[in-house]
Amino acid sequence: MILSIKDLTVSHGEKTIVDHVSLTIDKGEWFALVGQSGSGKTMLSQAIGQLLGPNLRASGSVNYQESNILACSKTEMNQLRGKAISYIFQDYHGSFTPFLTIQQHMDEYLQTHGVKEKQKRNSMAKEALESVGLDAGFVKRYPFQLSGGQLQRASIALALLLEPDILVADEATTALDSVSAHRILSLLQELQQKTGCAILFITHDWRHVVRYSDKIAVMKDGKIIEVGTKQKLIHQPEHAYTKQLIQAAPTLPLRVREVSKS
Ligand SMILES: Nc1ncnc2c1ncn2[C@@H]1O[C@H](COP(=O)(O)OP(=O)(O)OP(=O)(O)O)[C@@H](O)[C@H]1O
Repeated sequence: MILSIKDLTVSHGEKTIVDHVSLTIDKGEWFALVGQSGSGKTMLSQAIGQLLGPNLRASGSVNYQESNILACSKTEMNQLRGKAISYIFQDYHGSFTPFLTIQQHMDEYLQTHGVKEKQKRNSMAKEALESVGLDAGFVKRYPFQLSGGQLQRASIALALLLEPDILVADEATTALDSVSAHRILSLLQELQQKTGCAILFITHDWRHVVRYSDKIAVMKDGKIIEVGTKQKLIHQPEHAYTKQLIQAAPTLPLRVREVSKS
């Protein structure tokens, strides 16, 4: 097990957004989190890396290597981000500052994690770009000089630069066309197999859930209502809401949707 979440609750004033969630994610696992819009998936994933805004409060524990991430200081968090846990978002533009080159973005990350020699940082940045199928020369470019798909690849290179144990991909391909989305997810799968990282994968697209995930958790109104292996959850869902979600997924083959009716 790489991450153990216990009784995680996120609230906004009196409102409970994530409600006593407990989950475990295993090393190298592709863990899909599904549920309708507003059910709390993003808030749950952001609480894990202490990314919640100041108006939100998180309680419970998120255990990673014997320590509770929720109790970590800012300095400790800076050391964990990128190395223990990394994020890629639907809005990948947000991962970049417009006036910094790709190299400068990677430098900042590498320096925070103690890579002192400039030459080493340069070669790591180039390798990272090549690993996502981009030309190493792109390190000199500014974010606006890359296309949407190229920038999303660069954001993956940045997120995987330090080979994190957990990668959170929150609707990471929603903004891309279906061919580009498939390419990005196949790339993630390839990099996952190479680095052994676990992926917490948030999506509305059941095609991607079926194709890539090992385990699935279903979230509703801030609670996890069902967790299981892909096989179990898709072919023998127990909860009525899970069955509804599967039946309502137009991208799934009819035979899969039919099974969930029984
Ligand atoms: N910064 C915030 N402050 C207060 N409430 C918030 C904040 N961000 C989100 N919420 C609320 O928290 C609830 C859960 O939102 P969240 O973004 O986690 O849902 P989600 O399941 O990821 O939805 P989607 O699939 O549409 O991305 C929603 O009711 C939302 O309005």
